[in-house]
Amino acid sequence: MENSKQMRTWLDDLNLDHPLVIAGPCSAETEEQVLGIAHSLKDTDVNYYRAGIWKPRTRPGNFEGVGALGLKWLQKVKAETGLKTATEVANRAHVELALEHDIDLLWIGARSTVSPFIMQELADALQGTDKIVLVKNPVNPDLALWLGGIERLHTAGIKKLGAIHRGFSTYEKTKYRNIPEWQVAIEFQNKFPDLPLINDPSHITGKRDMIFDVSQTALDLNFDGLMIETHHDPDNAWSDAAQQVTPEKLVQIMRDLRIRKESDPEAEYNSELSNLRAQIDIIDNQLIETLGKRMKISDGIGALKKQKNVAVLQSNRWNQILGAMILEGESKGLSEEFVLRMFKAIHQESINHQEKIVNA
Ligand SMILES: O=C(O)C(=O)C[C@]1(C(=O)O)C=C[C@@H](O)C=C1
Repeated sequence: MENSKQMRTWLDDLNLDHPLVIAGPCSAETEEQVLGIAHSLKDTDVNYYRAGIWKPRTRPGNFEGVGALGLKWLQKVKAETGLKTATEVANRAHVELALEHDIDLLWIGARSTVSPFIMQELADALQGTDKIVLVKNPVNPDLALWLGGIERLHTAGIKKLGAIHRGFSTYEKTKYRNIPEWQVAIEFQNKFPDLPLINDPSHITGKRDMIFDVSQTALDLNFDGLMIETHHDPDNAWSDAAQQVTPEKLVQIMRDLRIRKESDPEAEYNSELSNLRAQIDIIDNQLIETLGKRMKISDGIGALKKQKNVAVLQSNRWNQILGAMILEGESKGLSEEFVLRMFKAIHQESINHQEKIVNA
């Protein structure tokens, strides 16, 4: 699969003057709930009305969705409000039912994207459809697996494709439900700049208070749209209560978000930007030079350790460096998270250098 300008035709054809917005409840619960929320979203920036019909839950015994009945409610939404509709599909039967009920946009969830078997089954079932199909990232930060899933759909002749970034699972507890690992989304855009990319701040944050900030970051990183779970009574939602916002809150989020352009033609801006970028180029070169020098010293330590038969990993020294650098970084406005990541990478490279020397 190669990037092509045609990949974004379906999005361009919508002629939006704002990012694409997909909103609606995590789960369809009752007909009244589905229609009520839809009517509140009717005259807003929302383009597609979402509702989960089949809900993949971590553990059995929780509410697993209303099933095909909910598709009829979505059809009513379209008839009554004119909103286009969207739901998640996870197997061939879901796809057939969703297409029968004329759902406009189908998305594939993170737990399906991890399995090439499921992705192939979905691609076969969707073959030739002119509906929009969006693929959420797999639960693990594996760009190749994500793109591989999209490629299966592309090969099946599906033209209106896109991706949803919903963050990645971690064992560690963080402030996010699924850590964004923005770098993966940036790499995605580098490889496929014309494949529409939507952000899902609801699943990244897991908390409604953080949705605005994550949405703003996504727009600052040139995402094409947002998928935000919206419910009349979020606290009493049957699934994902903590991360849903009310329709009023959604409208306010859309109003407050700043949409920035990718560039500006003004000469003064461009000259100042070139000047600052030249300074960054110099510093980046210095960083590489300094890191190269550090590795040469590490090689020296490796040679010394080889002579005396001493282990490469020296945890005490390593922890001492980390502690000192976190403090130093803080005084220069660098976050602890960044300093940790950077020094862990430097340490690993240093160990790789020494491993080569001691085992030569
Ligand atoms: O101080 C050492 O013994 C080193 O080998 C250097 C170094 C480092 O790169 O800073 C590398 C490996 C050790 O685990 C600790 C520190």
